[in-house]
Amino acid sequence: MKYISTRGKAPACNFEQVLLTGLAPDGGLYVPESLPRFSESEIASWAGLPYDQLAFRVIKPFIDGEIPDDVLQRILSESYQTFTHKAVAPLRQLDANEWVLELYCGPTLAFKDFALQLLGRLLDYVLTRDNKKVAVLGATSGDTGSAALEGCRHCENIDLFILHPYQRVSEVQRRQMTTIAGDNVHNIAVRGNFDDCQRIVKAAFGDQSFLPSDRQLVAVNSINWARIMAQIVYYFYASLNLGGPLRPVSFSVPTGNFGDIYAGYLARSMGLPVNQLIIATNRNDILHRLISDNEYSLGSLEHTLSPSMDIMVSSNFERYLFDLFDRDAEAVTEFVTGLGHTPQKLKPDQWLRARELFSSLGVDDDTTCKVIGQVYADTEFLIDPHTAIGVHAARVCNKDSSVPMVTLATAHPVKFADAVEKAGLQYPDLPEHLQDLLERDERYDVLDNDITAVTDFMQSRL
Ligand SMILES: Cc1ncc(COP(=O)(O)O)c(C=O)c1O
Ligand SMILES: N[C@@H](CCOP(=O)(O)O)C(=O)O
Repeated sequence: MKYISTRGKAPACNFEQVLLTGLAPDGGLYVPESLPRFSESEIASWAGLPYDQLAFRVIKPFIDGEIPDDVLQRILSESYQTFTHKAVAPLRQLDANEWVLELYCGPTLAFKDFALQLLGRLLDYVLTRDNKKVAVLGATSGDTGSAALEGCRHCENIDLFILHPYQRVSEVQRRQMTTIAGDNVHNIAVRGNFDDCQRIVKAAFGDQSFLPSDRQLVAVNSINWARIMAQIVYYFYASLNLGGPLRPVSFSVPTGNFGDIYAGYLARSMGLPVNQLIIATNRNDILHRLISDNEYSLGSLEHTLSPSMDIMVSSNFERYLFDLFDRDAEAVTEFVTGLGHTPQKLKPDQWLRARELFSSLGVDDDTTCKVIGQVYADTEFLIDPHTAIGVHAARVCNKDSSVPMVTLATAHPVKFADAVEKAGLQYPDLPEHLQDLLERDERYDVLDNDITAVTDFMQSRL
């Protein structure tokens, strides 16, 4: 399997090369040159498989023999053993044909654990085998950071640098990162927002001259292909548990960096019958504005009750545009780089194709809290604000109530006290392994919103 850049000016890579990087050298994102496709009968034969074994079948073609099958199987089994629910990704029914897929049973209580438990182990395997050291650099709006630290911190060959926007993540999210001990763990609060953190990360990938000569940067954000690859699996899992592939399923996906819904788009492209894919955003609704009005323009990034989705520049949208523009890398580059200066528009046929595939909705904080309250009143099930946005969008955008509608429940409500309390509900207890989280010592540095401040800091710690 070869991976190529969406900007068309970087050499093609194999799996291990994309695993050990982030952005391509031309600033683009890596995508498979061609996608594996599974037949209906092959997908049907996977019904009833445990999560890790299903993951093996979905992921194997992307790794293409570069990691021996028995090693991959062991790594997958260990990755999903860390989850507290035996089903790994249990489905919960909200109404007649309405479901949520609980993706927060991993160690850090958000869907990021699905990919980062795996990514950490894959990196550990490759780096130990090759006796190589790397610096992991990631930006987080709250959840990727702790999942990356939890997934990678045991690897002696990795130094971890995680940027979060200062005072813009919830207290539980911040403490999940800043209370992790270890000389290889470096938390940086940037005086800016998530887009600033992500911009700094991308700039650092573009010029790695600040690193010691024996080091390279590796991404833990969804710009790293391995993140997306792991997230494809739970679309197959949900579908197989709801009668797929013999009947289609629809998904509503709380969306920020467009990684999760892009994984759903790929599952569909690989042969999974998916009816609707709904982009559910908060007030930072650039993607909703594009789908509904063909207006792709930056606004000011707002702080909302769903802070993990306070994102304006959605990295992975570029991967989808690459397909939408029939893999015309120049057109992608022009569209994506143009966004910084002027609003962009899709051509009418492109916009139509995007709207045929995606529905969308932007949801404000008041509605988010109302939905948390409503779902709790109807089912005694407490959902987090990101999931609430997904549930609301699922209800508003559903085009066919005979098709099962699954909202991805992307995080545990215990991470978001503000939203739970504003919804008028009792804040749940922290799970056992985080019981003393609020008493643990924190360790982080606050830096200016400036690339050099961050790269100088990294240089001083490596
Ligand atoms: C809880 C939660 N929900 C939804 C999202 C959005 O996912 P994506 O960035 O893949 O669109 C995020 C952040 O990525 C998140 O942390
Ligand atoms: N919501 C994320 C933001 C980063 O997204 P990623 O999927 O690209 O890592 C977070 O919580 O950190």
